[in-house]
Amino acid sequence: MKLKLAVLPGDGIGPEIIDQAMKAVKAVALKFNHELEYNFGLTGAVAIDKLGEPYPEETHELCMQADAVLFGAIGDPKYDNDPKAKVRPEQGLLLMRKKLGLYANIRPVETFESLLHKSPLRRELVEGADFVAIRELTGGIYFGEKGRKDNGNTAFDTCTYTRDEVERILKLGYEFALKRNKKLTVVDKANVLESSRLWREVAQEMAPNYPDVKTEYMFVDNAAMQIIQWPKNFDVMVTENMFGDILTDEASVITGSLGLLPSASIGIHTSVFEPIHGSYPQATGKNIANPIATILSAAMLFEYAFSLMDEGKLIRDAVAASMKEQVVTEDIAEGKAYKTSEVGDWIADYIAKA
Ligand SMILES: NC(=O)c1ccc[n+]([C@@H]2O[C@H](COP(=O)([O-])OP(=O)(O)OC[C@H]3O[C@@H](n4cnc5c(N)ncnc54)[C@H](O)[C@@H]3O)[C@@H](O)[C@H]2O)c1
Ligand SMILES: CC(C)[C@H](C(=O)O)[C@@H](O)C(=O)O
Ligand SMILES: [Mg+2]
Repeated sequence: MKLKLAVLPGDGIGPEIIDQAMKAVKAVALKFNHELEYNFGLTGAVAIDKLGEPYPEETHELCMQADAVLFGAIGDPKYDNDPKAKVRPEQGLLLMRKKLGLYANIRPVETFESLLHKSPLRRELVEGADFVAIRELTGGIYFGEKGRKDNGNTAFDTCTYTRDEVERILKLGYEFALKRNKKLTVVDKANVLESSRLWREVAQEMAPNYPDVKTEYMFVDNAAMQIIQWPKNFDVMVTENMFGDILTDEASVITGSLGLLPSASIGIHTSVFEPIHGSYPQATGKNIANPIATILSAAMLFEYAFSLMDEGKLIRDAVAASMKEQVVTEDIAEGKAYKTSEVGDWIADYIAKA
């Protein structure tokens, strides 16, 4: 099969982790006789430096022409610490999401048997925890009207959702729940927010159409607590943009490291596969960042973009084996910590020899 990818490494550790994911992608493509074509594009702070904007038109064209996009991370402290900067790397990510129509961000939260002891939560709480958070990605407060008034002394961001946006993401949530353990938890703040009340209203209308799925409603503050207290309560969680952003970073703690959680951003024009973490600037160039979130994002790319399940599984097997053999980076190492590139080489080698 011909696989045409756009690869956007981005900033900070982005290029290092993308290198490792591409080693796995190439090894799998070779093993299964796929014809792989990939082109690199600029995004984030590097794109601002070179082209003056964080998601240049040529990068967008590259994504539009690709079957799938592999994305590293964007962000740079020089912008994080300058609230007055007009052009920011994050705008590139948001523009990409909007222009590619990436309305659903699928964030699976799975534990690894060999890493259970790395979770700050007790073993009996995390063992077997396995849920999928579905984050709405092109609406809500991220994209609502925002601005300043009163000579800049008052600022506002507006959370807006349309019925269509809510229906679209809930439908996806139900489809996931039907394929899994048939439980959908709709997370909102309907006791306070009008936008959340629309979410709950739409969910209540849709629920009878899915009689095999148990629909549960949970306020986001309670959900933040329950994710940590009893993660096994969740099967599929669906929520709006910002709640999903926050809850999934929190959920990564269950697994032992933020460097382990992959994601698929499902789009209208194409889909993007990306770790949930950021550019981890403190680790840039040190070859210490965990590449697993990005390598697992590559597994999701094979599965979601091409329905190549065996290819995805081989990557997952290689990742599980690296953990079992303790070939892991410092964030999850017990004894010896391996470098980012060593983990990537080990996983690619495992795939080649499988
Ligand atoms: N999708 C994205 O591109 C994305 C996501 C989140 C943050 N950001 C950007 O990244 C920059 C840094 O943000 P931040 O520090 O809040 O979040 P971050 O996710 O980059 O890092 C937070 C912490 O998580 C851990 N971590 C993250 N990735 C890791 C990895 N691969 N291996 C091991 N540990 C890892 C580290 O302890 C790190 O200090 C900011 O500019 C932010 O806007 C980008
Ligand atoms: C960098 C930022 C815009 C982004 C978000 O908030 O969506 C990030 O945190 C993520 O989770 O991909
Ligand atoms: Mg985030």
